[in-house]
Amino acid sequence: MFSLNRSAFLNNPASISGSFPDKHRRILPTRVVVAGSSNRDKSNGSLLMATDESTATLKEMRDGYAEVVDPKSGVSGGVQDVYGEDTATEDQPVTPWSVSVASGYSLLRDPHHNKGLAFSEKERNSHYLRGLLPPTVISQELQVKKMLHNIRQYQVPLQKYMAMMDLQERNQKLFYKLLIDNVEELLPIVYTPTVGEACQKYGSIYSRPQGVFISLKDKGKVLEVLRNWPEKNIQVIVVTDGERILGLGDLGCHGMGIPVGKLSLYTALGGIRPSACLPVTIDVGTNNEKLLDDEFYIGLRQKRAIGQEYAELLHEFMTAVKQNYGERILIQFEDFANHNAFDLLEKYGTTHLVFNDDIQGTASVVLAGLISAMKFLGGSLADQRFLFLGAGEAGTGIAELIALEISKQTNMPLEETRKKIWLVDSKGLIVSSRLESLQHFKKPWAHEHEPVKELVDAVNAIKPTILIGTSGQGRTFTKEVVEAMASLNEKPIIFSLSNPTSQSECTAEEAYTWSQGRAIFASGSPFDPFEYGDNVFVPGQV
Ligand SMILES: O=C([O-])CC(=O)C(=O)O
Ligand SMILES: [Mg+2]
Repeated sequence: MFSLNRSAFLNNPASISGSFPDKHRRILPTRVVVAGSSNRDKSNGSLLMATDESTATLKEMRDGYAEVVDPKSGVSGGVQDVYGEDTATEDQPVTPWSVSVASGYSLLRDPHHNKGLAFSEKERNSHYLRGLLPPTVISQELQVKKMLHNIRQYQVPLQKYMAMMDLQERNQKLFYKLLIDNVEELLPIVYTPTVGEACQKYGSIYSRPQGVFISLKDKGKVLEVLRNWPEKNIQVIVVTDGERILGLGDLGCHGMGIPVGKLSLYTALGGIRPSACLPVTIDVGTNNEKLLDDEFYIGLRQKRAIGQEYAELLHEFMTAVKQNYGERILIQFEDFANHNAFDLLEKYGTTHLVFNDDIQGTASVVLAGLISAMKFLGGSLADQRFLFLGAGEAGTGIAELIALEISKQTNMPLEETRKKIWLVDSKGLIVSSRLESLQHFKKPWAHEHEPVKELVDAVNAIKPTILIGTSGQGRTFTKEVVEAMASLNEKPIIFSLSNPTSQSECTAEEAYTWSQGRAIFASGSPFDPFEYGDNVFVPGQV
């Protein structure tokens, strides 16, 4: 089974751990055992296995990373694909090359390798599973059908969410197969809107850690904390401090649902291995009184640290991440409040591979949506007038990307293209007379105009062709506002981007009804298709 230098591993198992590039990595009491041979030793439950039926050969052991190639199919998981995740959705034998994978009972409890009833007869023999499973062997296809059937029985979305999380903890291959095959149905469960409710109730539904929690208590020890996470070859981190979870505000440590959900999308939609993804929540306290009084709250019970104390913990984290995972680690900032989001992006933008999803990720998707909408509208972005409700991360991030794109398309200077874009915040239209008191990220949008307080008045004054909601405030695109857009435009473009559904500026139904079916509508959280007159409108999710 081992084709390469097997005796070296067998004789000196510690060398496997010791050869990892990270010198500080703990030497686990790992033993190299060929499952199925008399050599088997269950004493520490931590085995490197090759199976009797495994046709894999260990082609390379470089820097401690194994590349597994199946000589029959030629399928390679590639360097570091220790769990065979690159072929996770294919029905193929388990080949658990790993530094610390157990067989038998422990294998059934390892979500990376567990296949449940889909373990074949041969696998049941070679992995010591006989008797631990009922006799029937079913296909992964049937498992998917069964899970989907079960999930559809639940009426309450949060129950569906919990069933999905439970599956992720139990059988990761099946979780991703189910999600990938049923994206439209299950994305609203593992991500917005249901993930919002999950975060609100995270303390009650919490069962097992799905990522790393770093709190003020860990100051000075962040590197050690990161090293407690079992995966070493992390490529992408999604990190939040929980202060602005979707449009729901400060959910403190309960924000963990967001990095977990976002990283499920990295795998299901982006093809990144689950083991290369690390969800992180940084807990510096919360200003949410309800949570501080909630007996089931899982975070620090204190007000949020700010200023130097906050900056120091974040800096220690950013430094430790590079130390532990190298220069090329991608860090996605997610759902930080405005005041930290812009500063962190600026501070670490040149030293780390970072982006802020709410400023930059959202902007790129919305720009794509607008470019698509131009096909219905005719003309180009430069012909449009834009009005935003909400001048935070998403609003100013999208506005800036639109201005850049128009500048690129027309060769007009950025200062000029910005003038096509107007933003309304909680105090009304952003205009030059407010310049002094504006936060720095709003200043580029303070154009010459008399003050306007209400959104509907701003619509009538600016006469936008495109209205974009990034306010985090539900039902703010009122009938009056949508009707004003519809009276100004043959095809008003209306994007209600705030999440979850409860915070959406208007519903799809409202946008279509109040514009007599003329609106080009898209939203941040999904809406069902809506029948109006003879047409069925299918709203896009941006
Ligand atoms: O990307 C998304 O789903 C939107 C998002 O980050 C948010 O609402 O905070
Ligand atoms: Mg976000």
